[in-house]
Amino acid sequence: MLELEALSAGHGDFRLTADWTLAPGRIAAVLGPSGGGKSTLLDVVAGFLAPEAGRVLWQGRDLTPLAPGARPVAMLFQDNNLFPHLTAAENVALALTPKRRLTPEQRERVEAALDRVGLSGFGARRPAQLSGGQQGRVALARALLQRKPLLLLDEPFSALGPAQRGEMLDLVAELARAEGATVLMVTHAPEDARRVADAVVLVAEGRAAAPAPTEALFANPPPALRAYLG
Ligand SMILES: Nc1ncnc2c1ncn2[C@@H]1O[C@H](COP(=O)(O)OP(=O)(O)OP(=O)(O)O)[C@@H](O)[C@H]1O
Repeated sequence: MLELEALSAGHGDFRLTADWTLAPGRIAAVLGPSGGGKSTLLDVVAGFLAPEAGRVLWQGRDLTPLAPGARPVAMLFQDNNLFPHLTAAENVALALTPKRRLTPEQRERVEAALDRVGLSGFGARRPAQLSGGQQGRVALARALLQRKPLLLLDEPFSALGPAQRGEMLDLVAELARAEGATVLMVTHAPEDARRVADAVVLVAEGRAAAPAPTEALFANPPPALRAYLG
């Protein structure tokens, strides 16, 4: 279970509070107006931003004092953060080791990860030789290979067209469910939430609301969601 306990964090005058839990294995979309604090929320869970008050816990363990790399968290950003001079396979392998030379077992795991995101045979290509969607798949393979129970996505597919984005979301949901990963996914698109998310965390007016079941929330949107949907 992910637990945000009386959390308060922010930048300058901006404050975001959160006080809720998310059950393991759930996929939650993080939705709300621009500047509302969605990235701030993810940054606190990932450990890039320290809260001023409160704690972040995973399965009862306090993550708050831990550096990002020591947390059970994998993250996927919009620009994918692929290294342009490395091949797809080498980019994925960074999840396992900083060394360029892999053991046969590591090479096998990289191949398997590329296979799972539909990129078998693409391992030798550099990012520039891949489409945007394929680059997203490489980044996803790398995130999955980290085998962290919490997966944070900050608008990772917003540069893709609607069909490709839908495909990537389905792939994330399928793989996350297969791994039992718990997902927090920032998106601007309500249809993304309805497509794959069990729950929605509405972030507005300085508050990240508790995850609410997706369909029930859209069937009867609270004022903050109604304002956001327009
Ligand atoms: N590094 C920073 N320094 C100062 N203020 C910041 C910083 N990062 C974010 N902010 C401010 O914090 C608030 C929340 O920003 P945040 O990026 O979390 O919002 P968001 O909901 O992710 O927005 P968007 O949908 O536009 O990406 C905004 O008012 C923003 O200007």
